[in-house]
Amino acid sequence: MNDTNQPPTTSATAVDVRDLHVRRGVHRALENVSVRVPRGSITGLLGPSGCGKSTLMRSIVGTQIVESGTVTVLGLPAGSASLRRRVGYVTQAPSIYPDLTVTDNVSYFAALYHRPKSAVDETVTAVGLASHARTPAGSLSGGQLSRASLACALVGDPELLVLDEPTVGLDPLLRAELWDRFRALAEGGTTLLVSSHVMDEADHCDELLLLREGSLIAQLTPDELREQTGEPSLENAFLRLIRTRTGA
Ligand SMILES: Nc1ncnc2c1ncn2[C@@H]1O[C@H](COP(=O)(O)OP(=O)(O)OP(=O)(O)O)[C@@H](O)[C@H]1O
Repeated sequence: MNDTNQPPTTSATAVDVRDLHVRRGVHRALENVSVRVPRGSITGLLGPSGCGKSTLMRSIVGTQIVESGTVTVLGLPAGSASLRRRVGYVTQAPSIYPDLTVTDNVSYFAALYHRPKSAVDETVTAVGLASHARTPAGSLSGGQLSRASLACALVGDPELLVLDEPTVGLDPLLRAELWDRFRALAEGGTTLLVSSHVMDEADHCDELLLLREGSLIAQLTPDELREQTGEPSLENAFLRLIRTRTGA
């Protein structure tokens, strides 16, 4: 054991966060958070709006100033230059070029990551945008835009994919297809960290990180959450867990 009373990081660990404190403005956004994300798995980051999900993701991809604690990603300090090509990050605000078509946006990222043209077409199809491949990104709907942004991250074939609410605004069929895609990626060895504030997505995940008001309430599997609370519905299980842990 080390001085944080946690086992050492192993190569099976993609992300190792220890004793993380983050302040944003006057808010304490994260308070003493320690989590371990296993490689080749889907980890869901769940909790109510404002609980700190995006802040934890930003800390992991290295864009957040942290007050104290350590964040290790694929064995390196978060934000290390050599992680840039190994980590994909999709924020809630799509960051793509509005004047370029979907294909040209994805091709740009494919070129950065030395990926073949076939990967571009395959990725555009995978996010359900084949029929909009030649549409300028500026003319897409909100849901299409976020899928185009997702394609830009997917095409690089990163080892770690950090996705901030990737299924918001998508219809049920497309959501199901995307979760199938995420599962296929995890089975191929990619690590996915996916945030959501809707608990019905939690069943797609191998493990859940439950956050509330900047604190980690629990790290467990969906079945463990049901067993610990006796609630078949994950939504109710989360509420019960919060009430038990906080005495609310
Ligand atoms: N730019 C900012 N400046 C100051 N405080 C911020 C800033 N961004 C977020 N916060 C605060 O930090 C806390 C955590 O915010 P964060 O965006 O991480 O939550 P979240 O769980 O991702 O929320 P949501 O589900 O609504 O996206 C909140 O109290 C929020 O008000």
